[in-house]
Formats: sequence, structure tokens, C-alpha cells
Amino acid sequence: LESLDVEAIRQQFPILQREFDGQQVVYLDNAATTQTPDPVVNAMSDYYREYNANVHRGIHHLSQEASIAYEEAHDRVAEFINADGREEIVFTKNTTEAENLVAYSWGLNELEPGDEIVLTEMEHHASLVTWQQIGKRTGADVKYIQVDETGRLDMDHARELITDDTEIVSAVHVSNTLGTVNPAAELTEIAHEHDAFSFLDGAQAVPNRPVDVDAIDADFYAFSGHKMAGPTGIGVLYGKRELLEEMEPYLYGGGMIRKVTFEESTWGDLPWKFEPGTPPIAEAVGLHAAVDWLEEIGMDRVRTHEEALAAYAYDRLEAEDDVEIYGPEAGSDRGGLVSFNLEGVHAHDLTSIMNDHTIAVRAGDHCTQPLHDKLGVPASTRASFYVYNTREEVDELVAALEDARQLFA
Ligand SMILES: Cc1ncc(COP(=O)(O)O)c(CN[C@@H](CS)C(=O)O)c1O
Repeated sequence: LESLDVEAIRQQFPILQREFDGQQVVYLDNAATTQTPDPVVNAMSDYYREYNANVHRGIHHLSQEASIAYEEAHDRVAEFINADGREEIVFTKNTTEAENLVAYSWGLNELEPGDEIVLTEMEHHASLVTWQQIGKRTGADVKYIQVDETGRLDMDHARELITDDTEIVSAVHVSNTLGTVNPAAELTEIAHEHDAFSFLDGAQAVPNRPVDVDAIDADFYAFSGHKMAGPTGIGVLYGKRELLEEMEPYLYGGGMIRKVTFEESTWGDLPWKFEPGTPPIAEAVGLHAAVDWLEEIGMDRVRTHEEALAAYAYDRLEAEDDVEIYGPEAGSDRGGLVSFNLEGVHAHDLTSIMNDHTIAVRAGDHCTQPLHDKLGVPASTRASFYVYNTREEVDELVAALEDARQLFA
């Protein structure tokens, strides 16, 4: 697998040439959001310049072009994750809304006291808070698969926790804090052994590695456009067709109906049933362009590049005596990010020092507060990589630690 031509890739991101105080930006906050390459920006500009119109098959030429582009974006995303067609691809605002769609449309209607929702201790708030609140409103119990001392899921505990009372297992595919790559297919298999649904949060997986929802056999799978070189404002809920067919929408309005009378309404075909009102048309065009752009690079090469950078960062940070790293050692089950703390320096102070060096990393709980409580730290600093990052940028990150030591430690 030949490596990426990072320089050629970087040329497509003018933002990476930006300087602050005479220093070129080192963008290592890709788990929060990735940057947007020119082909994606241009595709969205072209839409607004040449065929902007509302969708749902208006009669005029522009609406027909916009409708086709919007519908074909669903087809392209379906192909990208090996779903069975556009009917299984609902465009949402983001991963968070995709989680809420299943929670409100299925969870609120189907769950009752005695049922169980199984999450993991490393869940992002998008999943954890959503299902926690649905549990409170339905009386279903919420349980958490433990994370072991290496930062991996305790799969023995998973097998113990998932029972015939489990109705859904909602798990992060790749942890945005630990980098852990969870065994999505195995979790799904265990869930299915107990007739429970499997919902994978793929916000840190689809942008970074090949994902095949059919091979995983997930019932639901969610991710966001802005984390995969695409625009903000669009996410994806994948759902098995037969499940989405049975689910009641929870957002109503135009575009999602078949027939409306004063007394009653019936719902449109999939996926439109779950896409009320004017959808994110330009964003869908952008997401389509992002998928094309990523596929041109090749997701295997994206994964290899990220894992190599994460391994290099892990090794460099591991070599520092006063750095604590969270999550599994570098390898096949660590994605392209590293969260850590520098002894004696709060993550926010460290990240501020990093910013003095024009290095963009993230400090905080990364929307995984319960996990940080379990780790026994209030916050961590996280460096997360993408296709345009280099080993030299990792070296700059490590070098900046010295300033922090001088100032704070
Ligand atoms: C695993 C995981 N699951 C869900 C989300 C939410 O994605 P949205 O597009 O914001 O809805 C995220 C986004 N995590 C950002 C913001 S906290 C991070 O810095 O890690 C995620 O990483």
C-alpha cells in the first residue's frame, strides 16, 4: 500500500497555510472536525451558483437538478458504507441527531420498564446522554460495558451484561477520547444473540477507515460529514430498511408525507419519511464530494496513514517520563488520536501553550465526562490526525511540552 502524497493533499487545504504570529498552523484537532478540501468547497459553491433550488421534485429544471443531486448523495453514501441503497441512508444534522432519531422514533415508542439499554463507559455524550434520558423517560435500565485498564472494552463483561432483557446495544465504534477501536461486529453478534438491536456510533470510524455496515451487520450506524472532509450541518443515520420502515417519524412536516387531510396523515417512502422540511441540500452535495475525495485516496491508505501518525505520537509521548497516555498502546485497535496529560500541568494550560506555538489540539473531556471520571482526571489534551498531518507536526507537538514544563510544572 503506497503511502499518501501528503504534500499534494495539503495543497488542497489553503487553511493549512495560515499563519498566526508568523507561525504556520499545525492542525491536530481532527476528531473535533476535519478541514475541507477545495473539491468539496467548489462542489458546494457550484451548487449555489448553478443549480440551487428546493428539492422534492419541483417541476422546473433547477429543482429537478437539485433533487437528483440530493438523492444521488444518498446513493453515494450508501455505496461508501456498503448499505443496501438510499432507503437505508437518512441525512440528519450530525451524529448527535442520528442518535436522537433512533432514541425518539424507536426508543421512546418501544422501550418500557424491565427493558435494558446497554452502552459502554467510553460513550460520547451524543449516545450516552441520549439513551440515559430515554431510559429515564421509559423506565428502561441503562447499563455500561466496562472499559478495562488498557482502555479496551471488557468483552467478558459485555457478554455478561447483554441479556434477553437487552433491547439495544449502543456503542462507539472508535473512541474519540481513547482511540480504542471496538469490536463492532462482535458486539453486534452478541446483541443479536439476544434479539437486541446494535447501534454503532461511527463518528470517528467512517472518516478514518473502511466501514462495511453489512459486514458488521449493524442495525443502526451514525456519523457526521464534518469529520470526514465534508461540511458541517449534515450527518448520516444508516438503518436496516426493515427497521426504518416500521419506525414512526418523530419530526413532522413537508417532504416526509404521502397524503395529508385535516384528520390524518400518511408517511412518504424511505428515507424521506425521516427528512422533514428543506434538507441540507448544499451539504449533501458537499458530503458526496467528500466521499469521492476520500475514495480517491482510498480508505485503507487513510487508515494506515493515521495509525502510523498515532503510533509515532504514542511512542514520542510515551518516551516522556511525565506524560500519561490514555487508551491502548499503538497498534491495530487504536485509531488516529492520542489523549494524554503532562504531569503538573492542567490540560487547558497545556493546550493554551500549544496554541502559543500555533498547534491546535483539544483540551477537556471531549464529551466523555463519565469516562474522564473513571480515568480519575478532570480533562485531557488530545491530538487527532488526518490525511494532511505529518510526523514533523508530531515533533512540534512534543517539543512544545518543554515550554509548558518551564511555565507550569
Ligand atoms: C464518537 C463521537 N460521537 C459523536 C460525536 C458528535 O458528533 P456531532 O457531529 O457533533 O454530532 C462526536 C464528536 N466529537 C467531537 C466533539 S465533542 C470531539 O471533539 O471529539 C464523536 O467524536
